[in-house]
Amino acid sequence: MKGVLLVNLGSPDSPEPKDVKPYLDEFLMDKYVIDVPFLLRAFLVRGIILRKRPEESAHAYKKIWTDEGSPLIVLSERMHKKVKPLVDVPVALAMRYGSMTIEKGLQELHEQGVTDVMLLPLYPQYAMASTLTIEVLAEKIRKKSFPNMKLTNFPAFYNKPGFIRVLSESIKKHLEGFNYDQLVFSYHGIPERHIRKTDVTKSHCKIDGSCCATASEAHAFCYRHQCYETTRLVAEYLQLPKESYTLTFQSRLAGDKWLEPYTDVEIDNMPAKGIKKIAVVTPAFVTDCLETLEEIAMRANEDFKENGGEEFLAIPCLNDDDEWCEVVADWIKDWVKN
Ligand SMILES: C=CC1=C(C)c2cc3[nH]c(cc4nc(cc5[nH]c(cc1n2)c(C)c5CCC(=O)O)C(CCC(=O)O)=C4C)c(C)c3C=C
Ligand SMILES: [Fe+2]
Ligand SMILES: [Fe+2]
Repeated sequence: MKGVLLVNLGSPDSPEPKDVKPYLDEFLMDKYVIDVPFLLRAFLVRGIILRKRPEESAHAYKKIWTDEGSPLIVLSERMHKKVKPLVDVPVALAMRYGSMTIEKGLQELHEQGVTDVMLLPLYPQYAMASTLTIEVLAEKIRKKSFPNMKLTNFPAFYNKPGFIRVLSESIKKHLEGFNYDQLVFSYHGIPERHIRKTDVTKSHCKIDGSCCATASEAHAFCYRHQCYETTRLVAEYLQLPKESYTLTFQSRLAGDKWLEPYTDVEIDNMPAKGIKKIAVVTPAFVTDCLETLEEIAMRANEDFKENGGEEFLAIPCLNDDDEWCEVVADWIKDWVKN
């Protein structure tokens, strides 16, 4: 029997440093996230980053935490609950990090008699630090605990018509009546190095992004190309004039050079250029989380206004939007038919 495992990133069990620290340790010790040899990774993560970060992140998580828990988990669960009755096969939900493990998700499907699983990472654009790490871990668990199970990876959906339509319609709805100067498409960043590592041709991807409009098989695994494509397709759908929107990358960690331009730098500089009213959409996330609710809707908003900005609109993620759930259900139905 066929079944589906939806996988999102995960959150700590609580917004307290005692829970944030082990969560960040699991996340940042992942070799697909901090992609350096083990000893150097352990030194960087445990010797440097985890000395102060758990306190800082816990403080940020406390600002967005709800009575039901972490927004990322609660909203993913709501979406899961809505998708389930729309399809005829079992659907489970898991997280790459934290206590809702992929192992538990596969076990749940196994107990329902599922032998053929489609893995659906809830990330529109492919990245080593998001999609690949889920695929690798799920395969490792399958081999060890469910050797007779078949696993199929659902490809990144950055350009799928259903995704572009519901994302565009959601942006349109939220922008109604808001006379903005600039619409910012802010994507989660990654270190530039990751772009080179996932280039299957080993020669296509250039560090300045000049490669991204030239067709290449590298683009099936190029995060930056896929971010550009999502933006281009949404802009086309909404018929946005070229000068009315911009693409940026957020959430960088100190140290490496990450994809540019940086969201915080761009937004802080906008008021001085006469851009006083902005809307920000975050299409690398389908679920609201720390990076959208705290970093964008709170921090970027405050910084923009401190720099002379007047109006700031943070557009929510698709979350458990009915039409989005129907799109996901349609993808599942198509896979079940084939
Ligand atoms: C959109 C997909 C994501 C990619 C690609 C990604 C890469 C990436 N992230 C970090 C470091 C951190 N990310 C953090 C939070 C976080 N990241 C994503 C998604 C992607 N990350 C989400 C959905 C979230 C929110 C989680 C939540 O509970 O709401 C954090 C933790 C919080 C913090 O301290 O800021 C870190 C750290 C790296 C290093 C990286 C690529 C190399
Ligand atoms: Fe992240
Ligand atoms: Fe490219």
